[in-house]
Amino acid sequence: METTDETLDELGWNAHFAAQVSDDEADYCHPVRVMSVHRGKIAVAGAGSRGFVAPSIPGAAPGDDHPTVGDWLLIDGASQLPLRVLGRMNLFKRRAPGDPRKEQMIAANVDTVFIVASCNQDFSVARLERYLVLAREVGVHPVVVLTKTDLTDDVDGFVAAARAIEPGLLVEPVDGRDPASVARLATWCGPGKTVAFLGSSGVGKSTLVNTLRGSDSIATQAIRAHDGTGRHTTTVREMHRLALGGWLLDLPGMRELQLTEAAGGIAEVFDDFALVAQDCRFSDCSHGKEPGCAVRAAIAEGTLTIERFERWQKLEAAEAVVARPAKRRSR
Ligand SMILES: Nc1nc2c(ncn2[C@@H]2O[C@H](COP(=O)(O)OP(=O)(O)OP(=O)(O)O)[C@@H](O)[C@H]2O)c(=O)[nH]1
Ligand SMILES: [Zn+2]
Repeated sequence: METTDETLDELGWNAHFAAQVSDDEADYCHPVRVMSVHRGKIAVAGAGSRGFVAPSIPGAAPGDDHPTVGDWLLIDGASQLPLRVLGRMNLFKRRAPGDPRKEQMIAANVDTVFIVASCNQDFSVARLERYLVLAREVGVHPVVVLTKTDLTDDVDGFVAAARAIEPGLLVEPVDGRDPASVARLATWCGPGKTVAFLGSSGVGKSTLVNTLRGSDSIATQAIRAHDGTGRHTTTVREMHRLALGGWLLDLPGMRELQLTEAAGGIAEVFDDFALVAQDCRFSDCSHGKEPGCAVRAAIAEGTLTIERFERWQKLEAAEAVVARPAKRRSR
């Protein structure tokens, strides 16, 4: 173990995790956060020290939680072995490429997910909604970041379109290349805060990340890692330090609808529809031609829009397809 001057708070420790450690355990264990996962070992950081521990929990049954990046582990002070993974605030996972029945853990314990879209022809409310459904399903706080504000005369129009998706949704317009502009995101990137980015290719995620990391860009870091060890270690995923003191977790391969089950997320993002649908005469109303359909009535009255209705129906239909095999398996 190498000594550091890091505190648990700076690493993201909070009441959610503290509540899971008994006084007795606190006597012989200490918590560490998983900074990266390598082949055969995991890098961890705790109060005042960093080092490596074994990648598996002794005695864990197959199917038990194994640690992923961002996790908090309890380490036995005497043996230095991990005892258990502390209950997570949230977990990003996806279907394994090549085997849709398997799930892969991507990252745990993210405080804020920045959903990135650009202020140009690529902007799509439907796509933002799908990322929001994912964020709600995972249970992580979303902030929509609209990049490339320098390329439009109508930033307010883009902001208004995004805000209209959900009451109270936070939307921050930025020029991702300009540190003064990206400073709008500072609140979520300070000491102890963990963030992640979602968004389609080319919207400016890497640009934002490099601005938030300051001089310590991911490209620079890759070069340094190479120099330091003389060879590349195979890192699966890691936590990157932000200039303001927070942490960035990569979400490789997370797509809009990489959902295992999204019903809860859809119901949250489309809660206006879910609420009105409770007044449909039939509980299994498809909101098509049935008599007494409250949703069609609300659309006719103009309280709900047909465009949003169609996007909702599309997501519900996609979710039904994804969720069906999973439900059959669990029987
Ligand atoms: N004008 C302008 N260009 C930007 C801004 N943000 C990013 N770009 C440019 O947009 C292009 C794509 O940006 P990236 O940061 O690579 O996008 P990304 O989301 O990381 O894309 P992937 O790596 O494919 O997922 C680059 O040419 C950036 O220089 C911005 O705020 N304003
Ligand atoms: Zn109906």
